[in-house]
Amino acid sequence: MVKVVVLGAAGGIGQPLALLLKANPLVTELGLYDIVNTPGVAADLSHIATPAKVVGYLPPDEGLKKVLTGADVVVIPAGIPRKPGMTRDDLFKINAGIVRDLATGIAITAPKAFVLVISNPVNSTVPIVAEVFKKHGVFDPKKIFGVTTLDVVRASTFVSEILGDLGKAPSISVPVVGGHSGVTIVPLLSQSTVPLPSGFAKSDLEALVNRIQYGGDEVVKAKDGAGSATLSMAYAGAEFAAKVIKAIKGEKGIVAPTFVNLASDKASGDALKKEIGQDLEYFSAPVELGPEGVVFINPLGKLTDYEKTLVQAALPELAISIEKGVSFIGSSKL
Ligand SMILES: NC(=O)C1=CN([C@@H]2O[C@H](COP(=O)(O)OP(=O)(O)OC[C@H]3O[C@@H](n4cnc5c(N)ncnc54)[C@H](O)[C@@H]3O)[C@@H](O)[C@H]2O)C=CC1
Ligand SMILES: O=C([O-])CC(=O)C(=O)O
Repeated sequence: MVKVVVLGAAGGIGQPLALLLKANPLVTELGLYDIVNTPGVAADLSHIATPAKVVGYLPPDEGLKKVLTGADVVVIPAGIPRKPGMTRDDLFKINAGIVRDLATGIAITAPKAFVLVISNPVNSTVPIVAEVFKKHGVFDPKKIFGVTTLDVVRASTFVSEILGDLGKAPSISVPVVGGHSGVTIVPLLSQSTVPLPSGFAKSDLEALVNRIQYGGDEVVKAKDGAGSATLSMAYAGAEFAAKVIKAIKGEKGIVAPTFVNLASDKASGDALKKEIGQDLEYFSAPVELGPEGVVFINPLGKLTDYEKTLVQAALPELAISIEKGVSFIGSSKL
């Protein structure tokens, strides 16, 4: 039995994500919560002939408490998206409070659930969830995750485009490490499972890295004021959630990219801090998952000189964004 809850389930990401989770045969209950429209979304999805029982709640009558009761996995895509000209950090003002309040509900009602944070800015919202859990005395660093899967999905797609064969996209895997915003997104293309063409020019490599780092902006620009990536994010979020669910059910060898607290596995977290040369509290990397959460954080491994400069360039912004999330809760009355 696996109950998955989506907070922000009526939104641009929430609805297609809920659809993909309803289609996952391992999900036995799907709880939907938003400040609007969840009864309708739940009624619609509930007609699909898959195992998950679907329930939808709104804030009145303790909807958050009801939806979270018995949750194994909670996915959070609640919050506002970017418009052209905005950075993800510009969303902090509104989304930090939304994520804090939802995290408070999880800490009270489902403190042992795996929490998958999609709401931006991820580099700050993940520390916000962790700090709320600490204040409630229920913090387990192994179970709080920033969803960075979309960066990895984009890297696979863009590499396959360069190879002129989209059919290869599903088999291409590129580790993307660091965080989820601009320069903090660091693709390690030298470790792609399918290499780039031999003689790939440095300028082309830089353009590819830039496209992966700013893939979100590409969609924000194309949507022209109507929001940011929703469908590709739902796909990526469902892929990450599916791995988490398999790990919970005891499948071995599940590895997924995600932004985690480096105390979640002390030995591998400390080794990663050594590799990057900084005592950061959070970083994204491919992480091995088990029934209790993080088992092992993979090392960055062998990097090119260019990749080393990209990692170093990510660190200052990451440190600032993490601290911003931590101090927001430090100063919040919960
Ligand atoms: N991690 C990632 O890779 C990505 C993250 N995002 C982020 O995901 C978030 C959501 O994006 P969209 O779905 O496009 O936005 P949206 O505006 O379409 O949907 C957000 C939903 O959250 C709901 N909401 C607002 N406050 C709430 C609360 N207190 N409790 C429950 N629900 C609440 C809204 O009613 C709305 O239905 C944004 O912050 C966006 O930046 C978007 C794409 C990729
Ligand atoms: O760009 C945005 O604001 C949404 C996002 O995180 C992404 O698409 O990677």
